[in-house]
Amino acid sequence: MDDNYDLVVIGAGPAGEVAAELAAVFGRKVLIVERNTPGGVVTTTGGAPTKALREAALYLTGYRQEEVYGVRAAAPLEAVMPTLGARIEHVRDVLQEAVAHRLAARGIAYLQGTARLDADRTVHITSPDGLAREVTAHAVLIATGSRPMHYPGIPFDDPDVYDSDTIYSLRTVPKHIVIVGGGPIGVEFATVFTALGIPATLISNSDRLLPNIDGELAGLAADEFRRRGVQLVLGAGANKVSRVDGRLTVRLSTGTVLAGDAVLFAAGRAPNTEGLGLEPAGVRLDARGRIVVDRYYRTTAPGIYAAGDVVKPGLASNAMQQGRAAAAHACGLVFGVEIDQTASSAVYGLPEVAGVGATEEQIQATGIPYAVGRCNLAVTPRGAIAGHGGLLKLIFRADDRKLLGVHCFGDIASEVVGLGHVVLQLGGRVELFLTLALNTPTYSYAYHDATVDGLTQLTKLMGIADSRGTGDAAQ
Ligand SMILES: Cc1cc2nc3c(=O)[nH]c(=O)nc-3n(C[C@H](O)[C@H](O)[C@H](O)COP(=O)(O)OP(=O)(O)OC[C@H]3O[C@@H](n4cnc5c(N)ncnc54)[C@H](O)[C@@H]3O)c2cc1C
Ligand SMILES: NC(=O)c1ccc[n+]([C@@H]2O[C@H](COP(=O)([O-])OP(=O)(O)OC[C@H]3O[C@@H](n4cnc5c(N)ncnc54)[C@H](O)[C@@H]3O)[C@@H](O)[C@H]2O)c1
Repeated sequence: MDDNYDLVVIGAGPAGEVAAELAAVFGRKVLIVERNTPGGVVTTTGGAPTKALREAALYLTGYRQEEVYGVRAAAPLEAVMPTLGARIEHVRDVLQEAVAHRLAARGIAYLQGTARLDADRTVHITSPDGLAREVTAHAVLIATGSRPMHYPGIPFDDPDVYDSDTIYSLRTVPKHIVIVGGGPIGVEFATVFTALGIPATLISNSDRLLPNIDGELAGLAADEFRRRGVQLVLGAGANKVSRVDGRLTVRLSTGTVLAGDAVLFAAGRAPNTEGLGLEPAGVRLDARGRIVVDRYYRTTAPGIYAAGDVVKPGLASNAMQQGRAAAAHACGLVFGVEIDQTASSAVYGLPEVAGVGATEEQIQATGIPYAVGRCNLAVTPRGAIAGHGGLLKLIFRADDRKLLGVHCFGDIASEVVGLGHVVLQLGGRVELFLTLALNTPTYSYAYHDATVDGLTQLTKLMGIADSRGTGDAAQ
């Protein structure tokens, strides 16, 4: 292997993989260094294993079948657990092999090892067997991701205190699990444990679940999770976890003490910057320990870029956009620098909550006149067939009906918002949905009904009483 590259990428997660791919597609000589397995957190402990667990739990326990069909074909939990584990392993293997295959197919050199920077963009790599080597590069991308945040007072060395990395090694089926953190990780695990029949208490120091999601949907989600058996404790921080008489206790800021057999701490993530030699290399961190970058994902050191969770822990989708933008700039490509600025996210609770664009609270804060169209998914043909409800909410500007935000709560909300995402990106108006002959029965058909409702709300907002425009204000 020649030791000089156009681009050396540290970390083969979503940000690193797509950056390497883009550079290779444009003929650049690329090396990717990964200390663990190709695919990053998405394949090890993140999106894919959590959603594989969720999918398998739904299938094997027949969760929510009873309310629709009156029967629930469920296997006992002890029998289900090994199958869940095997399924997660299988999904991991498939995805890690797929990433390794894509990298190899594009001619990207791959080295397993831990990388560290030196001055003049030299990268030191220590392989698992202790061998060291050095490579140089025209540009280096740091895409080392993040890890669960650990706090003082939380004994992560206790075998029954878990974070989102270690939860897969759960020793026994707990009689009751306490989950700290009302963000996506806490919500996803709390609803999956509940589906598995394991009582779960979810604690958040915020007054609402999922602070980044539209407030109306977050409220609906909280109500639904409670109805399905998740114990929610909001507005209370977990300060201390201890073992008392063999059981774990969680002390809350309100003074309440909760007991459980297992605790999952899911209260944010910290960027992986340690041991990278960032300071001597001239790469500056902010007060929260995240790498400082400009709009091209350049760090403060010439020729060194950073992208993904190491810049700000977030979503795989955003990490990939940033990785591409960084690689495009590093390779001198004039396109591809622009990244999707439309905030989009999905939380795979049971059911899912997803949104793209502005939330209603964000729009209210701007003072822009707006209208909202809603559709109850339960009365759409697809919802009636499934026996499941939910909400599609379209928010648009009153003056020109330009779409501002799309939010959904329901079975496949993460997929449903995709259509709205495209219209938002194109700057479309809400009535565009009426021009589409959307398939039915689909949940997406709800865009029609939500649009009609939204236009009806708009006429009320404008004081137009009926279709002839003879509203009170006009008289
Ligand atoms: C439980 C959970 C569920 C999630 N679910 C979703 C979801 O449903 N949808 C979504 O969009 N996002 C989800 N995320 C977030 C998503 O996983 C991250 O945003 C994404 O993985 C970030 O990608 P990345 O490439 O920046 O970093 P990572 O995926 O963390 O990859 C970084 C890689 O760098 C390697 N590395 C670190 N240091 C070094 C070093 N010194 N030398 C060599 N290699 C190194 C690591 O081993 C790792 O493989 C979830 C996260 C978690 C924890
Ligand atoms: N479906 C998805 O896209 C998905 C799924 C899982 C994780 N992720 C990503 O992974 C990252 C980490 O997720 P997360 O849920 O751990 O973090 P988060 O920062 O999104 O949420 C953590 C929550 O925990 C609360 N909290 C913090 N400390 C607490 C304490 N001591 N007691 C009680 N509550 C406390 C916070 O108020 C916050 O609401 C995020 O960037 C997230 O976007 C995404």
